[in-house]
Amino acid sequence: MSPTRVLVLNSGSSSVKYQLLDMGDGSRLAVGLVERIGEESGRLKHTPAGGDVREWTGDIPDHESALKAVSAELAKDGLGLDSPELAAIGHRVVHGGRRFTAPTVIDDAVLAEIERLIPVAPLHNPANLTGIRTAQALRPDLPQVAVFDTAFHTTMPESAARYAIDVETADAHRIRRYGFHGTSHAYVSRETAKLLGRAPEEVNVIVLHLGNGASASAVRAGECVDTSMGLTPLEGLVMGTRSGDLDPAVIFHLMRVGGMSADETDTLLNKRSGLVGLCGDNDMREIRRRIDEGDERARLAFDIYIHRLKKYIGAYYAVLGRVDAVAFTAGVGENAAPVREAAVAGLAELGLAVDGDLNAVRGDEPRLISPADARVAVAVVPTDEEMEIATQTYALVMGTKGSGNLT
Ligand SMILES: Nc1ncnc2c1ncn2[C@@H]1O[C@H](COP(=O)(O)OP(=O)(O)O)[C@@H](O)[C@H]1O
Ligand SMILES: CC(=O)OP(=O)(O)O
Ligand SMILES: [Mg+2]
Repeated sequence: MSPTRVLVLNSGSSSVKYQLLDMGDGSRLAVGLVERIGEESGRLKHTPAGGDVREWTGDIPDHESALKAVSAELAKDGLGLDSPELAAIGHRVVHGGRRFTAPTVIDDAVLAEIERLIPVAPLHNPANLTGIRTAQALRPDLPQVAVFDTAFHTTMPESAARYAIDVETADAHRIRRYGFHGTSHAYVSRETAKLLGRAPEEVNVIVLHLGNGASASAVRAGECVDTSMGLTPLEGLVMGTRSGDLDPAVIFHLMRVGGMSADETDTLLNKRSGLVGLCGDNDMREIRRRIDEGDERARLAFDIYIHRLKKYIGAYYAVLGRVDAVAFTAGVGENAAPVREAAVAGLAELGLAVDGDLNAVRGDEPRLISPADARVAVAVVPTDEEMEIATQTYALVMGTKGSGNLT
């Protein structure tokens, strides 16, 4: 029998999320997270199916050592990377530019292209590359598949994808809006249709992926028609550490008047802005706790976050013309009821409302939180980027889906 297991690696700037899945029956054999890579003390949390959670803290200087630690943890349960039951390793790759519109088996040319895109995904693509190279070194015989955050957004029309700048300059530097979190937007929009009991082709959905990075998308009949992130994952919503939208002249001002270099400005906007820049915290749990204690800075940070979110809901309502559902997902979207409530507050004229009791319910299943008679469904739809990456990876290596390889 051919192997059916897929290891999924989601390497972020300072973390690696991973899952080992059996695509034969869709079961999860192990899930885990390595955090604080490169910081003073790293942390690994590993949960084998049906077993106890194992946690340790220690020195994890880089992504290579993180992956080796993951491999050692899996081996303790007899699920090591040397297992003949492993069919492939699926990697989340954040920036795929315009060339990658589908999952792709990784070869040297694909690696070179991911590397070429580092300047437009400086927080993400380097970590993704290290993940791939380390996995290749551990299992050179296995197919390694890249699943791109940008792929789902390649259907955006030119009117949404182009910036209004000189066309020749834009084309010379491949400047356009690519969009990110596409695996999540694709999965969540499909799951939302399922929740409504309809086919994806029949529904228009606004997906709000609110994690540490955050983005919104407008999905018409299963296809992305607009999304809030752009050339890089910096545009759009207010995020944990990123500013999202601002007047581009802020950057010239910081450089000319503030004496900052391009790199310093980049770091300011990507790492010291958003919620952390506004109030010192990027975790929504902590911000809510501070608000409950009467903290004004936390309150203002929350209000700015919500104001931007509401603007995007309105914008994508207009883009779609008819909206069947608004779906909240990712860490904040799935867990922070006050964010969901505030984001749609005052939008009853648009048919949008949340029911307080339904909104307070916690759980892992997709669920409606709008009143029964609402014109537009508001839903919490947990994302599952890892399952989606595993599904696409397995389909590709089993030959049931064409590769989006370089053309
Ligand atoms: N119970 C909760 N209540 C409010 N916010 C939460 C909760 N759990 C997680 N979060 C938020 O989710 C964020 C992480 O979301 P996640 O989707 O895991 O992000 P990423 O994939 O970008 O690391 C945290 O920074 C925190 O703000
Ligand atoms: C693209 C992006 O912002 O990803 P993340 O939310 O994992 O940082
Ligand atoms: Mg995420």
